[in-house]
Amino acid sequence: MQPDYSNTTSSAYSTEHHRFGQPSAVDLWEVASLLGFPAVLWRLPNQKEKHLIVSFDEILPHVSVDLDELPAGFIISPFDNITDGSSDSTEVDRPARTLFLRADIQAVFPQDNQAHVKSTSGETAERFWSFLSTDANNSSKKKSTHPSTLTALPDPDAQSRYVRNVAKAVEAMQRGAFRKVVLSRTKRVQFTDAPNAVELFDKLCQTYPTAFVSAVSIPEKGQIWMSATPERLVSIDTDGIFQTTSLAGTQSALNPDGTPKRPAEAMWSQKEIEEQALVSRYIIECFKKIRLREYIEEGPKSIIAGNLMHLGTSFTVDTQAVRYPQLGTVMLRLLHPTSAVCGTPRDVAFTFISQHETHDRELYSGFLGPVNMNTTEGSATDIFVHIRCMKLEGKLATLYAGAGLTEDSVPEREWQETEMKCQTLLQVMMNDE
Ligand SMILES: C=C(O[C@H]1C=CC=C(C(=O)O)[C@@H]1O)C(=O)O
Repeated sequence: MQPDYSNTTSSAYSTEHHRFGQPSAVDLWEVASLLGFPAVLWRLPNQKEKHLIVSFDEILPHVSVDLDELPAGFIISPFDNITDGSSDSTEVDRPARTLFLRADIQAVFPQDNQAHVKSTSGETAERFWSFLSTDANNSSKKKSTHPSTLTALPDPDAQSRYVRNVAKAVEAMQRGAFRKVVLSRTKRVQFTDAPNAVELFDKLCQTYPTAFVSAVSIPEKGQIWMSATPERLVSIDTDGIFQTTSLAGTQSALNPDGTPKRPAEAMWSQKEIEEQALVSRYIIECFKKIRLREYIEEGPKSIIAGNLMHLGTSFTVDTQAVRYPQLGTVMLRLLHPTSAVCGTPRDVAFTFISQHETHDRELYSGFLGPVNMNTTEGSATDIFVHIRCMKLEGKLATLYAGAGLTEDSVPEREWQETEMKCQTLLQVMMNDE
């Protein structure tokens, strides 16, 4: 059952907070965290505007993703959230696992203009805004006074464990058990002081202008998840244009001499071409399941993702032209987890991952993004695959990275690939020191 959001219509918003002036993202984030409210900051690819939501649900509701039902907010789902895509399965078969941050406070920060802030009214909102008025003077000046240093926590067996698992996967694929699997690993680093999530978020936005950058604070778990992901899972724009992408195959975006590679000249091996084609094939199979043929496929082409380059294909559908308004919800349920984070066939790869990875992926390789956000042109949804991410728990950061394996994988090279993927966030955190 979906939680009741009847109190969250836009008419419930008040402008009362204007009494307290223009709050900054830092003010709103800090007050949310002091009061134990979940909050999220995000910036869409190739955009300047930053967005923030504070939810007054101290314990976040679990929802089954129905984009037609959910009010404006932000969803974040764990990897382990497989549905069969059919609408007749019950919640007992398919417990809702996606966390929903309702937009009780919603702020947009255009680059050079004043912030636009909306808030629901009521007792909790009143408490939030009065707290902000007393705390704002302090919190906005709360800047880290001395740089925090970063130390990698030793895990001497990590590489051999990973390489052994890759070798097992390759052996299973060579005897035909499955065609592709994505095996992941973690890397833990410790800060001397808990890092400032808003400062880190801003740095990620600057460093990765084409990524979807986010910071999600979940106080009930004591976690902040941060990411700069290049992979769009499902988006529906204000004109009803649906988009998804298949991303796979990885190489450094730099030449050995440190100069940037030209995407059009990047060379890809047969293994990488096949690895990415399997993701595209998976998406096309999802379209086939719903008998949808009217999609536009563009690619594959080389795509820069920060320090890395991938092969990417985009798929676009005009949901109005095909009269399929629920396409976003249907495809999201069918697509997750794609072959970019799980494998082919999906269920066999999922079982292999469950049996061989020794860490819980939690929210890594799930999906996240704003849903039904009202803009001047209409409502839009932008959901991304949660990769190039880390979990912050106070001073401890756990980075997650995976590599797509086929029967042609070389275990040591796959380890190196996960190291490069960890660098996406590490590089930015190290510059912070
Ligand atoms: C699973 C991850 O990346 C996926 C997306 C692009 C390229 C990938 C690869 O080359 O293996 C992965 O499929 C990750 O970054 O943890």
